[in-house]
Amino acid sequence: MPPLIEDHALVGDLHTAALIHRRGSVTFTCFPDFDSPAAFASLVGTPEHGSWDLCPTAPDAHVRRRYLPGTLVLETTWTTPNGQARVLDFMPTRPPGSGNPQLIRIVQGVRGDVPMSSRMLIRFAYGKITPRLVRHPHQFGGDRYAALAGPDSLYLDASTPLSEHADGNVEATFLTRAGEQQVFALTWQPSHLPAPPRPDPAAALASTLSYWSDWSARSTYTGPYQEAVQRSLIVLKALTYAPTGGMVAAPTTSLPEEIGGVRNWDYRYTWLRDAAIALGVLALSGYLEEAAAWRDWLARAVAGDPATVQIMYSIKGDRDLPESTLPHLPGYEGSWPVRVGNGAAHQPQLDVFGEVLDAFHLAEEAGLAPCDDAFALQSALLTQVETRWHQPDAGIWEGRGPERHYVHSKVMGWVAADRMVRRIESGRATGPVEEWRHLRDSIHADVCAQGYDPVRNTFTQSYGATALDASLLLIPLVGFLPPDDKRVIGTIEAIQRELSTGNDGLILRYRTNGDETGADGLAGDEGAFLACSFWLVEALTMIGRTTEASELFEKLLALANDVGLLAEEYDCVARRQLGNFPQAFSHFGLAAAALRLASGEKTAARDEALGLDTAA
Ligand SMILES: OC[C@H]1O[C@H](O[C@H]2O[C@H](CO)[C@@H](O)[C@H](O)[C@H]2O)[C@H](O)[C@@H](O)[C@@H]1O
Repeated sequence: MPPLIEDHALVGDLHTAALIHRRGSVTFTCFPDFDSPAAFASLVGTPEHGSWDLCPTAPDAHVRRRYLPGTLVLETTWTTPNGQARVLDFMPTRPPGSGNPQLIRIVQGVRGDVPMSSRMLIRFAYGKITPRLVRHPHQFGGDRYAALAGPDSLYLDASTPLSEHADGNVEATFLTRAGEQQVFALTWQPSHLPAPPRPDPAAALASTLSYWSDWSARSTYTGPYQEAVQRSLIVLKALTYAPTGGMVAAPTTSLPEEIGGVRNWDYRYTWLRDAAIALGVLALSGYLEEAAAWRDWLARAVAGDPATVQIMYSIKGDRDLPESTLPHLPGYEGSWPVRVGNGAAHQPQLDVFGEVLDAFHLAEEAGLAPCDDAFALQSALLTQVETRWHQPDAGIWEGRGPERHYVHSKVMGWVAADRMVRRIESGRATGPVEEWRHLRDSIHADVCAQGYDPVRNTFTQSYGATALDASLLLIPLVGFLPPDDKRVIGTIEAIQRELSTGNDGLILRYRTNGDETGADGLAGDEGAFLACSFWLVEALTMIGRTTEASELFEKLLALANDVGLLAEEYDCVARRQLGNFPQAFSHFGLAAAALRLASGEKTAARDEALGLDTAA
C-alpha cells in the first residue's frame, strides 16, 4: 500500500524539514534549505529515489506516535511481542544561517528486546544522482559513511556498525535492549568542506527540546482546543526560514490535489498571501518577533520598486521561480507531473495587497511597533491597488484560465484601503486619508453593484458570473459587510448549498469540471479545501449559528492526523488527505477559526484587535 499523505509527520530546523512516515521512513527531505533539491524523494517517486527506513525488523510491530508536548520532536513507540522501543526524530535548531542541517534519530529500548534495522538510500537532485559512498569508521566504535556528489555531501554517523550494499543502501541491524540506545545522525554540508565533527545527539536533543518548549511558552492563546491551536502555530513556525523570516506555504512539492491528476504544485516558496495571513494569526497569539521578521523580509523582497511587487518569492527573496517538471519522477501514486518552481509567481493577484496590509494592521494592533519605512512601503502597496483595482486578475486560487474581475480580489482591495484609513484615523500615521476613503468607497460600491446577484441573493465568484466561490465567505470576516446583512447570510447559505461536498459540511473552493478544462484552466477535480471549510466555521459563528460552527470545527479537527497535521485538501469520498503537507493555509485556518469560536458569538478576537465594527 503506498504511503498515505496523512501517515507522515514533520520535523524541521527552521531552514528545511523532513517528512517521516509512521512506519519509520523518511520520504522527503531537501538539503540545505526548504527549496533545495531533495536528497530523499521517495514520496513523489519510489524508494529508489531516496529514503531512510528505521523500524523494527518484525513487519507487524504496532506503532504509536506523538510530538513531545510543545515541541517538534517526534516520538514513535514501537511495540512487538518481545519488547518495546521508542525512536526520537528531530532536526536540531541552530542560529539562523549557521551550522549544518542535521536529522537525528535516537532509538531507545523501553522493555524487552526489539530487533531493528536502519536502511538508507541517498539520491541527490530529487532522486537523480547516485553519490559516491566512503566509509570512515569511528575510532571508538560506531561508524561513519559519507555520501558525496556535486555540491552536496551527507555524513551518516551511527553508534552501531554500518555496512554498504551493492544497491547503494547503507544498513545497520541491531538489537534494542531496555535501557540502551543507538543513535543515527545525518549531517549535510557543502561537499568541498572537510568532514564535519562527530555530532553530539544528546546535547542537540536537549537544546532542541528547550528551543521549542520556550517558543511554545510564548503563546498567549488561552481559548479552547489549545493543543490543536498550539500544534498549528508550531507548524507555521516550522515553515519559517529563520535566516530571512520568509515562510513556505508547505515543505513539499507536487503532493496531488487529485490522486492521479495534474494539480501538483511546488509550495516551497513564500506567498505574500499565505505568509501575511499566517503572520497575522501568529501576532494575535503573541508571536510579534515573527511578524517583525516577515515585515523585514517583505521590505527587502520588494525593495527598489514596489510597483513590480510579485505575489510570491523564494524564501530568500528571489523573483525567478521558473516552473519545470521532473520527468524521472513518477509522482505520488502516479500523479504527474512533479513540478519544481511555480509559474504563478508572475500572475497578477490583486488580493495580496489587502492580505499584506491587513496583516500589518493586525500585528500593530497586537503590539508590533509601527515603523516609518514600513508605512512608506504600505502606502506604495496601496498605490498599486489604486492603479490596478479596475483590472481583471488571476484571483486568490491562481487559476490558469483567463483573468477575471474576481469579487474576492476587489474585496481585498477594499481591505487594503480600509486598513490604511483606519491607521490614519487612529493617529498612528499621516497620509491622504480623503483620497483613500474615496478609494475604499468606490471599490465597495463597485463590488455591491457588479459582484452581487440580487435574484439569487448571493455574491458571485466574478462580475457577471453565476459560479460561486468559497473566498466570498471572507466578506464578513474582513468587515466588508456586517454579518447580519441579508447579502452576507444569502452568500453563506448559497455556498453551503452549492459548494458542499456531502453531508459532512466541508466545502470546495469552487466547482471544477471533471475531465473538461474548468474555469481555472485545468482538467480534473479536487478535494474539499480545508482552509475554506475553516472560513465557513468563522462565517457561521459570525451569523450566530455557533452550534453548527462548533460541530463543523470538530469534524475538521478530526481530519487531522494522529500528530495534528493537515494537508491542503480532503477527499470526502476516499476519506484521505490531499495536497501538499502540512499546509500553512489549513493550519492558519484552524487557528483563526479557534480564535473566532473562542471569542464567542459575533465578535472575534481578530475584530477586536482590528477595532472593526463590521459596518459597511
Ligand atoms: O490551483 C491552482 C494553483 O494552486 C496552487 O496555489 C494554491 O496554493 C497557494 C499556496 O498555498 C495559495 O496561495 C493559492 O491560493 C492556492 O490556490 C499553485 O501554487 C499554483 O501554481 C496553481 O496555479
